Amino acid sequence: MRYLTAGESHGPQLTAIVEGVPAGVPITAEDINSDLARRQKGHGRGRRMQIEKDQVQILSGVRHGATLGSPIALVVENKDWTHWTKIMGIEPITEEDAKEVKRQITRPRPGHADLNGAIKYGHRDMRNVLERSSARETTVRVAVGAVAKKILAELGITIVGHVREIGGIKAERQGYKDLEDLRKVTEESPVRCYDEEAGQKMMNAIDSAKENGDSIGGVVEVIVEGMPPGVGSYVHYDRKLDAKIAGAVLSINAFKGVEFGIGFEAARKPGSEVHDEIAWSKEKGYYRTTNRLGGFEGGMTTGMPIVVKGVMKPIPTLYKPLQSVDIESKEPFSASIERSDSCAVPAASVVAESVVAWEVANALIEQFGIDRLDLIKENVENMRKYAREF
Ligand SMILES: Cc1cc2nc3c(=O)[nH]c(=O)nc-3n(C[C@H](O)[C@H](O)[C@H](O)COP(=O)(O)O)c2cc1C
Ligand SMILES: C=C(O[C@@H]1CC(C(=O)O)=C[C@@H](OP(=O)(O)O)[C@H]1O)C(=O)O
Repeated sequence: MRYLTAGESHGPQLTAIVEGVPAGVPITAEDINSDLARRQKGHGRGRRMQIEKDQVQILSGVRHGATLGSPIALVVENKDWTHWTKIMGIEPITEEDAKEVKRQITRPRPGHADLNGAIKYGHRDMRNVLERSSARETTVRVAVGAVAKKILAELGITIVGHVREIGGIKAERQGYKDLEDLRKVTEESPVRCYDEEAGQKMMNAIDSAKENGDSIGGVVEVIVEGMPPGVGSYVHYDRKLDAKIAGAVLSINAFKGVEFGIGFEAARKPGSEVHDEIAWSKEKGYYRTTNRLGGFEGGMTTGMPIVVKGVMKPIPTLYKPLQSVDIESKEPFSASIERSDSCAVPAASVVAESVVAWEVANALIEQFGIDRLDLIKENVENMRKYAREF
């Protein structure tokens, strides 16, 4: 499967074309809309989220609630667009408007794509960069992920993204029974965190960062349960599933690090405290007595839950801006202030869930079939049975 997204943050709409989704996957706009709504929530979001009410239109590839096998076109409108028609320059403008509209953004924000993007494309107006580098694009990536999650659900695979840490405040691991419970509890939390006490502290930290004109980042975690073993590859570098997931997580705006299982801690421990011992039982087949490697050995799934964490840096746009240089005058200035989120880690945990769902679904389809969900289901079930008895 593959997909492409298009759309500017303040343009009329965001679009995704998704290709290679097998026929027979049940999907409705409501399935996608519930994930779009999850991405819009979260303590620390800015005013833009009060304007948008993200809803998908499925324009092709689906009939009567099931995929056809043909390309799926997904569209999400930007409600804010109506306030930006002149600035975005699609409509003709009056002479009177021209001065205001032509006002260029010439003060790059440290930490955003403004300066590098402007140099790359030769844009003197950095709006030409920020419109597309904005994480508004993650809206349609979540829509695409919702399609992938429908495939996973059909194959008996569950996935949940949630928040482990914000501004140095960590959620403890206890506090949920299983993934269903984790999903339920985190949906009710304004920071998508299962640890209520830590969640409250996270909210306070977000509020005080906002009051100080600052921003904070954090750590999100995605857990995938129900994968058969042996999905991915030890043969080809570009088919290693852990590497693909890592790349997908790092592709989310503001993500700077990824770890599986105990991750970087592995560098500080002996092998006997890192590798997971192998056991076998009639019901489970082969399993690991621990899951410190987070569900991967040799670029392939072990059958244990995939546990991947991603680090999100603080949002670059600060109401108390950092020093920068005006690209016209070359004089030092405080960077431009755009309306902004002060923390988007909760929203980003939904984006992470979506991009991981895509990579996992894609790997399953590559390995177990291409065109028809019913055949893929059969193949995955056979693999599970084979692996149990192997
Ligand atoms: C859900 C989400 C919301 C974001 N909101 C903002 C924002 O309001 N203001 C901002 O400056 N950056 C925001 N970012 C981060 C920037 O998009 C990101 O830092 C920028 O694209 C530069 O890319 P890089 O940080 O990966 O280098 C957000 C990121 C995500 C995932
Ligand atoms: C619009 C979204 O996030 C945006 C991501 C973003 C950025 O620079 O990444 C900047 C802000 O855009 P605006 O200036 O229009 O308020 C955020 O609101 C969204 O998540 O849907």
